[in-house]
Amino acid sequence: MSEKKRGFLGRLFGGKETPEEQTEDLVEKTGEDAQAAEPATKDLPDSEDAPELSVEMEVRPVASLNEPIETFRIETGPGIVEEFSAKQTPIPSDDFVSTDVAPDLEAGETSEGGETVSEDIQPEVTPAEPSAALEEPKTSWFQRLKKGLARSSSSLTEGITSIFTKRKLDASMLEELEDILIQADLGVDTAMAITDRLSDGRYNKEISPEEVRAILSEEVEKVLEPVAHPLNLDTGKKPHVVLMVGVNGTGKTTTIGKLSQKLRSEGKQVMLAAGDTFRAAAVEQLRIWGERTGADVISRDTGADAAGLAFDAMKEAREKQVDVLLIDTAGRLQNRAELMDELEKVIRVIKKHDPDAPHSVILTLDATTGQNALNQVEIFGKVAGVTGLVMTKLDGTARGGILVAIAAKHGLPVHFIGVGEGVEDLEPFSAKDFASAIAGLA
Ligand SMILES: Nc1nc2c(ncn2[C@@H]2O[C@H](COP(=O)(O)OP(=O)(O)OP(=O)(O)O)[C@@H](O)[C@H]2O)c(=O)[nH]1
Repeated sequence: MSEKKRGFLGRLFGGKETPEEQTEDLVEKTGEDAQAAEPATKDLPDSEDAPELSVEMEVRPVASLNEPIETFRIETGPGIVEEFSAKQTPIPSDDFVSTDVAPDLEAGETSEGGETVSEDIQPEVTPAEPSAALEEPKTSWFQRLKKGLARSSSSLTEGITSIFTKRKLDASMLEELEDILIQADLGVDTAMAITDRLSDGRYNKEISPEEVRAILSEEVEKVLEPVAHPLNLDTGKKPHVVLMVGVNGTGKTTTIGKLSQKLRSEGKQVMLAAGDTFRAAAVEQLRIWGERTGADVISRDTGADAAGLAFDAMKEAREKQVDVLLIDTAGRLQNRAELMDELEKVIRVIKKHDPDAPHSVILTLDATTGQNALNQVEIFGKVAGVTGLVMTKLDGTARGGILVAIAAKHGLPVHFIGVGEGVEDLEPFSAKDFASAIAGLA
């Protein structure tokens, strides 16, 4: 066994060598770890492909008010950056606990003294006019996907090249490869399927890095193909209700904005419900996405009851016969029981209007959280009945392989993946494209 690359069993039983290796190991992070990993300041990527619409946020304490102001900047046009700010409601504990939770509502009731509180509801919507950049993307989706997955793919392909250059295949090489595949979060089963296939009839023969990458791509595609499902909207439902759930900062609001853009460009009437009533900036962020994409937005004051807002949004959307209602929710750690209870309540209240709703419950997963994403799928799946996944931030991590492990373990549909903050950086998920991109194939 080489000093640097030990096999999987070696890593399991041989202890940890470096702090870096410890974080890469197959140890589930706690929810708190996952939260800590989320930076307080969310900066724009330093990329030459600047997104058309980008949001930059920071939370600043204001000494005089002793109350944090959350500011965020949105690029509203070429070279035009506008700054918005919103006060945050003081937080009673270290986590969000709604203190203003209305009792479960009965059908026909409105949540706040019979009055529907909504903003920016337009009686009619006209199809959104996509910007020039949307009509003519600078690069194809596959090129953006490849660029986004570059970190994940280079950690794999560099490792493969270093093992398989001018050497005849032996057991130690397979062990080293298995190690690299597991470190890339592909999961033990997929790693073993790849090494098994490689070993088949090839011992003592030279095998090129290109051949290994082709096998990697084929095996990854096999795992992903069964989960690559588009988001099917039931056009018979007015509205088709999509509830967006997930851990803090995983990209729920941004994904709703990107989805709204897609649906509006198909001529659908869309309503957005700012159910993240905890974070003032999230409400403002959604309002801007609504304005930009030509979607109605229903919102409440910060700190209002999220279930009440969902109830009113359902009522409004049914009255207006909109095609799709996209409901945002506050980010919550999957191990916080009271927050998961609140999510259950939001769903119960939605069902008072339509027992089949929400018709889609989409969980956003931040690819950078690695193994913890597996746990998020499990818990949100149980509590909220997740029907599909969107994996975001595949551009910011070398751990994009986690999508393969999630597909192998949970088999939930993957509708979209996000490889950037721009509106054009979300596309329907294709198993073949993802597999080719992560294996570094052209
Ligand atoms: N690089 C990159 N950033 C993304 C992607 N999707 C979302 N983001 C960024 O991630 C940050 C958090 O996104 P939000 O949409 O606010 O996340 P959220 O889940 O609504 O957050 P909470 O309301 O706090 O739970 C923002 O800065 C987004 O621009 C992506 O695919 N790639």
